[in-house]
Amino acid sequence: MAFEQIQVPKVGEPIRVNPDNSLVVPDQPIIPFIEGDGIGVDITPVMQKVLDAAVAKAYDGRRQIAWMEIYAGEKATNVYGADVWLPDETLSAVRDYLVSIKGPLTTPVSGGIRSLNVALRQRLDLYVCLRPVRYFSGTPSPLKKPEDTDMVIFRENSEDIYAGIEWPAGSDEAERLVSFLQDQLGVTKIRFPKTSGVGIKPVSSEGTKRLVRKAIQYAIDNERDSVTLVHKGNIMKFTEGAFKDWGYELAREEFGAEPLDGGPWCSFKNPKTGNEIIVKDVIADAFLQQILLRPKDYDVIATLNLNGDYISDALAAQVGGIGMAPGANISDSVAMFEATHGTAPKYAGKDQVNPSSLLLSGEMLLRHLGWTEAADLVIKGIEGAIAAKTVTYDLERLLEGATKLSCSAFGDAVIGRMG
Ligand SMILES: NC(=O)C1=CN([C@@H]2O[C@H](COP(=O)(O)OP(=O)(O)OC[C@H]3O[C@@H](n4cnc5c(N)ncnc54)[C@H](OP(=O)(O)O)[C@@H]3O)[C@@H](O)[C@H]2O)C=CC1
Ligand SMILES: O=C(O)CCC(=O)C(=O)O
Ligand SMILES: [Mg+2]
Repeated sequence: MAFEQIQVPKVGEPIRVNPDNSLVVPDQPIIPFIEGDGIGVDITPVMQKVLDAAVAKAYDGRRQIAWMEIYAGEKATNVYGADVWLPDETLSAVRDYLVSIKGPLTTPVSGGIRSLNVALRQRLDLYVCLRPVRYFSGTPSPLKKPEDTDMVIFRENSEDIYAGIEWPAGSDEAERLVSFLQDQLGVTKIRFPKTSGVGIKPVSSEGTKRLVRKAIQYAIDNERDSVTLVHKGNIMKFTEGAFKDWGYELAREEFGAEPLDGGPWCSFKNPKTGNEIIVKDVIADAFLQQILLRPKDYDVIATLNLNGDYISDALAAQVGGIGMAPGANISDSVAMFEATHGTAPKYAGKDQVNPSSLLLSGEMLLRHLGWTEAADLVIKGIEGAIAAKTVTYDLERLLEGATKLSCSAFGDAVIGRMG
């Protein structure tokens, strides 16, 4: 593969994919990475160092990641020229090398460029945003029993109001759309038609079903008890309500789920274990209070794009904050791992923030490669560093008797605790 700016490592081979989407992982896989804006410069090198140490230790040097830097965000404008925020060859590299990891990318509020994070997900059709939320013993939390929060969020990643189909108030497009809605569709409910910005919320049966299918399959493969469809379908009936209906339909038609007490909740037996898996739904606002009061009621979560964004940060707060929240954007064959948090600009370049979100995203990457021994070492290292109360500022400020470490020193502490 010939690139303009991307340097392909001399050692290392691309990962390949079989027709059934399983991966063929060489001992030195080439893994593209985007450093990221803001705190990307702090957390990305720490993530690489920790993953390299885990892999070296787990496999006695027989395996090694061949890192390949690719560019997006501000760094891309330095490398490729002004206004090149997301080069085509970055998209090609993420697609062709199959497994990658990225730091956060800045999106200005109101005007300016649209989200590069969303663009990456949309252009590569990475339709699942997978965000596991689990508690590490000793992490400070506002909950009395934070260990009860153990959920895996499947957030639809390609549709919804989050797709960014919208026009500003006063624009020709907004005026034409409002006129069309009023004149052709008889809409009378736009309260201030002349001064409204307008956005569109597409939610499809295909988009919903492919997401819910992945969530249910995950519950089967990982022996989880339930899948909950989180929606605001009482108000947005044909988008969020349809998400719920299509989710149940899929559970019945593809997994043989049968109604419980007349429905709509339903259940089926896990074909691998024979245990029951319940498919249920809850309205989003009620869900947000119940995750604080009764987190044990929830396990795998399937939800729409915007709900999933809010729910991710809310659940992260229950187990220590977004410094501890990993994630991945996944299609059937491509996986791009990234932290749940953003660029935290006030900390950029200060070597202060918690790298755990990206470390745990890296841990997910290793597991995705089938390198479970190395992934386990990352977990062991993080558990050990937190248990020793050697943590970054975000945890230290809430943890009595803790020692505050810099971002890079925390990375070293994690490596030191791998055993
Ligand atoms: N996927 C992505 O790339 C994402 C990008 N973004 C973008 O990031 C930019 C900034 O967004 P913003 O709303 O400030 O949200 P951020 O997630 O960047 O930061 C909000 C706050 O969360 C805490 N925080 C974030 N990361 C860490 C960390 N690693 N360790 C410890 N604490 C952390 C900090 O809290 P405190 O101040 O209390 O210490 C920080 O001020 C925006 O442009 C946004 O669009 C946002 C989310 C995801
Ligand atoms: O793209 C962005 O700037 C924000 C994205 C975000 O908050 C998320 O995906 O969780
Ligand atoms: Mg978010």
